[in-house]
Formats: sequence, structure tokens, C-alpha cells
Amino acid sequence: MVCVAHRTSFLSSGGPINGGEIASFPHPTMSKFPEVQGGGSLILAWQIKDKHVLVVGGGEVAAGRILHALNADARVTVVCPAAGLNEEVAFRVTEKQVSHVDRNFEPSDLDNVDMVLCAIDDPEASTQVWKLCKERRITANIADVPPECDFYFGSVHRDGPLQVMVSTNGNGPKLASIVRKKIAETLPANMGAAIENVGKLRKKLREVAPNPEQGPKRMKWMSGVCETWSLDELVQMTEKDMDSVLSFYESGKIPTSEEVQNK
Ligand SMILES: C[C@@]1(CC(=O)O)C2=NC(=C\c3[nH]c(c(CCC(=O)O)c3CC(=O)O)Cc3[nH]c(c(CC(=O)O)c3CCC(=O)O)/C=C3\N/C(=C\2)[C@@H](CCC(=O)O)[C@]3(C)CC(=O)O)/[C@H]1CCC(=O)O
Ligand SMILES: NC(=O)c1ccc[n+]([C@@H]2O[C@H](COP(=O)([O-])OP(=O)(O)OC[C@H]3O[C@@H](n4cnc5c(N)ncnc54)[C@H](O)[C@@H]3O)[C@@H](O)[C@H]2O)c1
Repeated sequence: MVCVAHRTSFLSSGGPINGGEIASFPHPTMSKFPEVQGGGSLILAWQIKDKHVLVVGGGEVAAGRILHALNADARVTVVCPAAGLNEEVAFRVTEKQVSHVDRNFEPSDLDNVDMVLCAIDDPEASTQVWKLCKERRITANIADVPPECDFYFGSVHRDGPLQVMVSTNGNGPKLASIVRKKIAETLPANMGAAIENVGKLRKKLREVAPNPEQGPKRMKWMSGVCETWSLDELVQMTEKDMDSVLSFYESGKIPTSEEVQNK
């Protein structure tokens, strides 16, 4: 997941203050704190693993929703007459990647459901699904009906543990897809692999320094490694290298890749 703002360097994250300068604020409306820009969405990385997602409909849009939910390890049930399933959704049913209820939606389908994704070509029925979800306080997205969405989908680039989501907040979904492709083109091909290795290293570091009091030192050191090692070096980092890097932690030193290789 990419997070644009950084908790300790928000001043340089493109707010109203140029270049992160904290000198003086002659303009009365200027503040040393980031300007609030309402009208956005709260972009989160929803942990839906093992939760129950109900997908209403089995067409092309439903197929996309199902893939997003499965990629997040959710348990997915699709309610849709078998005759209405498109090739991809039918494949997921045959492969038992999803459970299938072979009929039109019924209110009882909402029992024990954590999230509803509705993508049907029947506006009246989908508004009914939305109303029932709200009565039962179930989080829902009705495809293409912004006023009937607790959240919108976005255009997603995926590379291993990395996910980059682009939202235009309902203004232009096609443009979201174009911006996503542009962003993806600028990323190095090995970004996902580098992130995987950093994930492993962080896990090992927590084993070496498990105490909460170590938190600030641990985070500072980990950030230092990410800044010191190039992406290619992070991709090449072996388990043995990781253990070697970790042997420097106690001293606070951040070794370069060469220092680790020569150790
Ligand atoms: C990003 C993406 C994610 C996904 O669905 O996975 C997504 N729509 C995608 C494609 C797409 N959707 C539409 C077109 C046709 C061209 C066009 O109209 O532009 C295309 C292009 C195509 O198909 O290539 C039609 C459309 N969509 C919505 C409306 C209703 C309205 O605007 O009022 C209408 C008009 C219906 C009409 O006119 O009748 C509404 C929504 N669509 C959203 C998400 C949410 C806002 C996201 C944002 O603003 O960033 C939101 C609000 C709610 C939601 O559904 O969650 C996915 C691209 C994935 C990718 O390729 O990477
Ligand atoms: N947000 C987006 O990205 C986006 C893009 C294109 C279309 N849409 C919208 O999403 C909806 C679905 O589009 P599609 O292209 O997947 O349509 P589609 O015609 O391919 O699929 C509709 C599906 O809904 C099923 N269905 C209809 N009534 C049902 C009911 N009561 N219960 C269960 N299943 C039912 C049909 O059997 C079929 O499987 C449409 O409203 C469309 O406008 C959204």
C-alpha cells in the first residue's frame, strides 16, 4: 500500500507550504499545519480477510468486484441466477473460489454478511438492496449509483504486497484508470519484490527488538535501511543478508549493502 503523507514529514507532502519551509507565515490564512481539503474520501486499506462479502449479480462488473474481494482473502458468496453468470464468474463458481446461490436476491441473503457489493442491471432491485443494507447497518456499494454507496471502488495497481489505488471521487472513473496506468508505468518493475523483503526484515527486527520501548529506535533504524539501500539491493537481499543487517541494529548503525556482502 502506498501512503503519500508521511507522519513525520507532512510539511513536504505538497501542502500549502512550499519546500517544507517553516520560516514565517506572513499571509494571515497560511498555517504551519496542512490545509484541510474537504470533498475527498477517506482512503483506507480494508482488512476483509475471512469476512463474508455478498456479491449481488454475476455480470462483468460483479466479476471485477469478486476479484477485488478474493484478492483481499474475503469469503465471497454470489447470488445470481446461473443463466446470468458471465464466463469469469461461472469459472470462479466451478473452481469453488466463491459460493453460489442460484436465484435472484432475497433479503435473507443479508444474514451474517459483513459487506455487500451489488452490480445488477435492475435499478429498482438494487435500490431495494441498498435500503435493506442500511436498515441492517451493512456496508454496501451499489455499482454506478454514487448516492447508494458507503464507499466507492477505485482503480488499483497491484504488485505483490503493493497496492496503489486511484480515486477521482466520482468525477471520472475512466480517468482514474488512465492515471493508474500512468503511475504504474513510473514504478520500477521490482518494487513488489523489494517491499516483500522489507516486510520480512521488519518481521525479523521485531523478533530481535520486541519491546514497545524500542519502538522509536526500531522505526528510525528501519527507515534508515529503506533510505540507504537501493531498490535493486533490497530485491537481492537474502535471508542471510537480513540476519547480517540485523546484527548492526544494537549499535544503531545502518550498514550499506557492500558492508553486508563483505561481512
Ligand atoms: C475506477 C472503477 C473501479 C471499479 O469499478 O473497479 C470505477 N469505475 C470504473 C470504470 C467505469 N465506470 C464507468 C465507465 C464508463 C465511462 C465513464 O462514464 O467514465 C468506466 C470506464 C470503463 O468501464 O473502462 C461508468 C460509471 N461509473 C460510475 C458511474 C455513475 C456516476 O458517475 O454517476 C458511471 C456512469 C454510468 C452512466 O453514465 O450511466 C460510478 C462509479 N464508478 C467507480 C469506479 C466509482 C468512482 C471512482 C472514481 O471516480 O475514481 C463510482 C462512483 C462508484 C462505484 O461504482 O464504486 C472502474 C475503472 C477500473 C479500471 O479500469 O482500473
Ligand atoms: N462502476 C463501474 O465500474 C461500472 C461500469 C459499468 C457498468 N456499471 C453498472 O453496474 C451494473 C452491472 O453492470 P454489468 O455490465 O455487470 O451488467 P450485466 O448485465 O453484465 O450483469 C447484470 C447481472 O445482474 C444479474 N441480476 C439482475 N437482477 C438480479 C437480481 N435481482 N438478483 C441477482 N442478480 C441479478 C444478472 O443475472 C446479471 O448477472 C449496471 O447497473 C451498470 O450500469 C458499473
